[in-house]
Amino acid sequence: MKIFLKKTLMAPEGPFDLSIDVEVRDGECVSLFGRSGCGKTSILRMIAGLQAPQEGLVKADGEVWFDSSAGINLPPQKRAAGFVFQEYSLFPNMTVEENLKFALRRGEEAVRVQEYLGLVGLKGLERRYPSKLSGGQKQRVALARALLRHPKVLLLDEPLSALDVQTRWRLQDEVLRLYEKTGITMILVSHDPFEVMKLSGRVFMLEAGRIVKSGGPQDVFCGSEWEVFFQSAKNGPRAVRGF
Ligand SMILES: Nc1ncnc2c1ncn2[C@@H]1O[C@H](COP(=O)(O)OP(=O)(O)OP(=O)(O)O)[C@@H](O)[C@H]1O
Repeated sequence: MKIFLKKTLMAPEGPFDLSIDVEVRDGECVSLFGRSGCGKTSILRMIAGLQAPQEGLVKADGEVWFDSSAGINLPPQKRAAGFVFQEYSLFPNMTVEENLKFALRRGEEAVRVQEYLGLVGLKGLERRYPSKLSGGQKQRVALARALLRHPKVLLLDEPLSALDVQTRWRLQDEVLRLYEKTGITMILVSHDPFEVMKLSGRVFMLEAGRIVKSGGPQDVFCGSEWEVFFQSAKNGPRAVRGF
């Protein structure tokens, strides 16, 4: 996947120029990591087509989603991207099953809903409304819904950050399992260095819209202000709790 984006972002302290140019390999999980306001969510939104860059090229599996030089800008529904946000974006007036069916394309079989419910461990909850689900269960539904559309890329924007630590750790394992099972390309935005280390093969560290460091988690975090977290994580969760 090719991602080249340029856009001036309007931060409260003044505008800054986001400019990134990266290649993400098929089946790779990469993370965007950086302080609040550095442009991580904007990047995901531009990939998904929810926001347009001033200049850029977004290409997935040979398909051009955005190309400023050729005047191409596919709408979000034409881009094979699955999106899971921090806040639960389920329809509150629909059951779990209805929320998933809504994601199916016309003519697709409802049986796939059961398959995906099984994939995220939610069988038996299909008739529940979102208000009767825990935060972790809601995010499982959101993940299933995103995967149902056969995305070429799964965009995860702080998907687990509203969850308690234990649920979060469990769901990180689930995401890892889904990732291994589906072989999908993932781009994760997370503030949590542990999550980044656990889930991603490559990290892009951002500052004010620019990639200042990239590589494996060890290369990126060692020697940075995040090294202490990296070392703690290597020592296991108990060491982390005591930190
Ligand atoms: N459409 C837009 N046009 C211009 N600037 C924008 C637009 N959308 C967001 N911004 C600004 O861009 C900056 C970066 O926002 P963004 O949400 O991408 O950062 P982030 O790194 O994801 O932050 P956080 O970690 O807090 O979610 C913010 O100052 C925001 O106000």
